[in-house]
Amino acid sequence: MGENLNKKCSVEQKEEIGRYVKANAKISTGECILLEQPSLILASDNEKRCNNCFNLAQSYCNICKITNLCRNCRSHNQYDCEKLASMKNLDCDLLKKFGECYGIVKCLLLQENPETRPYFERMLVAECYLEQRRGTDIWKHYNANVVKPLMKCGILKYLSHGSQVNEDLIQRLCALIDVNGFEIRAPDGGSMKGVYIQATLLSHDCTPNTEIAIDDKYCMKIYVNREIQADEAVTNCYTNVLLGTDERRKILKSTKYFHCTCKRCEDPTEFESYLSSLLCTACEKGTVVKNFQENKWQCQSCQHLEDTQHIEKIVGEFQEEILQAPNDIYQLEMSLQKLSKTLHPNHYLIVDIKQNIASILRMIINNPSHCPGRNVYERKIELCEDILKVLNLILPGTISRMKAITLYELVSTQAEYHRMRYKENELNKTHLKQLLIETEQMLREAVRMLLYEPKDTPEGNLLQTMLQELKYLQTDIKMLD
Ligand SMILES: C[S@@+](CC[C@H](N)C(=O)[O-])C[C@H]1O[C@@H](n2cnc3c(N)ncnc32)[C@H](O)[C@@H]1O
Repeated sequence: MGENLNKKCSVEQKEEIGRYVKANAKISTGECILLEQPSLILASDNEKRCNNCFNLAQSYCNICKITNLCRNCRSHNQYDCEKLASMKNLDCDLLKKFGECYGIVKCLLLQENPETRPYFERMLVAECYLEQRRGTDIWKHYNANVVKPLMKCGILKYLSHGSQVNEDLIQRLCALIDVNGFEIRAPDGGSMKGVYIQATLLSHDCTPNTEIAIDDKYCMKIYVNREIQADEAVTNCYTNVLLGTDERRKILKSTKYFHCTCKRCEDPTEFESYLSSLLCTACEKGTVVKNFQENKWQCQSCQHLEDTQHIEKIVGEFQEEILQAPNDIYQLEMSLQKLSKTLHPNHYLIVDIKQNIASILRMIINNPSHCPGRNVYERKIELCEDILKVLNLILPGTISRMKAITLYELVSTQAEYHRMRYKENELNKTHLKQLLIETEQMLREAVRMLLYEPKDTPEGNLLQTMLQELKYLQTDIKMLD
């Protein structure tokens, strides 16, 4: 097993967080921390995916009869296939009926195969909160859908460690995958789970100091998004950075079993982004932020206290409204207007709607048959600027994929918009040149933030597009001399 963690890092242990990765020397922006292939790739719950190409597949391997394999693929992992095919009295129908079992079968085969056993053993020592899960709904779910069918299907008698496989071990494996699995992109854009035994050691921070990229062969690259000092923890964000504190904490508690106390979570203003804040109903000027220690929502300006339950209720209702909202620009603009009467302009639900509108506007702009008017460009520029402002506040001083993509969306729209205004004689040559030079500088910044992405990823491809656009822009600017 290749130890490919950057030599400037080591794995340490702390009472509060368990094992984590620490920097032992200064690490520069862009430096790679880890390149790792997954030990396991699993379909997400209730999905069946080909075990070779990972596209959705209902058909099975002709040899072992229980592994999903699409009609275009001929084989999957040779060891797994031969071992499963040798199990003559296996109740394949039961295993097929309870599709979630297959992930655990793969884990057990990882243990069975002498070549991969060390991966299994390392996976087994990861944190998984078995005792907290015992007797809970998730425990009952796995008991019915994984433990019972696995014990009954007859697989255990064919495994050299089969006599040690019991309810606790199977529940442990399910929990290990839940707590330590990474969400990875399937070829069709859907999601799957990947187990990366070294990458999982990074502790969480809501303002992480690394970016994670996964290429089309599922190789994970973790690189540093700002300079890290010696003795700092090397961190990853286990949840969506664009959620508010309560939502991030809720997700971390329910999926990873800890209460996050990072700097961002402890700051009621979330680094002055006000990502979870509301407008004050009393003075109508101030911003209502949550005091997390006292679990109170209070206006920073007039000190008015808002009812916590009421706030949770309206935010919940807005959340539901967004989930149900059709992907229609008119409806989304209406929801935005409605939410803006109650929520801070940077509230994460507002940012979410703005992202949805911006992506519809992108499709309109990119489709020449739509002949978008200037107002479409102006609205998209405005939205991208708003989203970027929030990203810059919550991820200060870092190179970030999200920032790069938003900046690129902004500059590509701006460049078109300036050209349009020039054609309509609203700008003269000198003015257009000046604006394109500013756009070029912003595009360079977006390029700088994507430089460390591996080639075979959507972002790596986007970098190539951006470099092309940079060339066009530079040619345009020269022609304006
Ligand atoms: C993916 S694992 C990380 C490796 C783990 N520490 C271990 O020893 O196996 C996630 C678990 O690490 C701990 N952890 C990670 N980041 C943390 C943080 N910021 N605060 C508290 N616990 C954290 C939690 O127990 C969490 O469930």
